[in-house]
Amino acid sequence: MMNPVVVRNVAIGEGIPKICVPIVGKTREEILEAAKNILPIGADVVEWRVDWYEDIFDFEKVEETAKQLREVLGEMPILFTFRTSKEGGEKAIETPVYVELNQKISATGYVDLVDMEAFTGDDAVKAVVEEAHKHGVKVVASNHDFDKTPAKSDIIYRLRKMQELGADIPKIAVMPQNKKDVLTLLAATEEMVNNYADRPIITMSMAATGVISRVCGEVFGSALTFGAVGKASAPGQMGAGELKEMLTTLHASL
Ligand SMILES: O=C1C[C@@](O)(C(=O)O)C[C@@H](O)[C@@H]1O
Repeated sequence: MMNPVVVRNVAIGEGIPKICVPIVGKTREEILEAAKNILPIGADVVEWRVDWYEDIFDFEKVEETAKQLREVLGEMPILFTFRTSKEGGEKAIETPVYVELNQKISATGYVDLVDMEAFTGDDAVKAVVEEAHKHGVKVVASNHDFDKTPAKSDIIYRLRKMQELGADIPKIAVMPQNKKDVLTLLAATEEMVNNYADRPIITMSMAATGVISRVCGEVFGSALTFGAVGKASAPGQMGAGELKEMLTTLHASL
């Protein structure tokens, strides 16, 4: 039974997949400007990719930027993501600093979800989940393979592990080397949702070969999809406006 995750009136895991637009600005000005450009698109969630932010290691500045971002975005849910260089992000970070960052931002009340890389270490993930939940913040556990697509059983194992660690939304992004790899990701998604998941999951196959996986979530079981406004944060993201049209068209035929 799939229980949706509700953040500020957005039910992730129910109906049409939700659209999340990443912000990859380096300065506070760029970040706030990007947020203003996202507003008219009708996206559901904004992801602040803080690994791009020049002041990410100065928490006072992070908190102030988060506050201003909240002011610009109003009721739009914010996902706070530090994507580490190990998983395709812009910067490296020590695990204790990474844990503390996610815990501290959860306590501010400015963000609704935090992304925690699932293979940081079980204790680290559990510590972030515990603190986030204390403040009503949801945790997206994530894993990225920018080189290849693991076997279906391995993808399912990773998603189940995230669920066991207490994440609210397990997420995996993998790179296809051919079209069969895209089918593997979709088959893993379908099997996870049908047999194991009791909460929404997010999956995608990256780059042009995988782009179909970003539009068919409602069919195979991925609850949210990333679309760009301006600069994309990963290969294969299409424009959020086009994505919305495609999801709406598909939804109407289902
Ligand atoms: O985990 C993800 C998914 C993603 O990598 C994608 O492929 O759309 C984009 C990232 O910004 C996000 O944190």
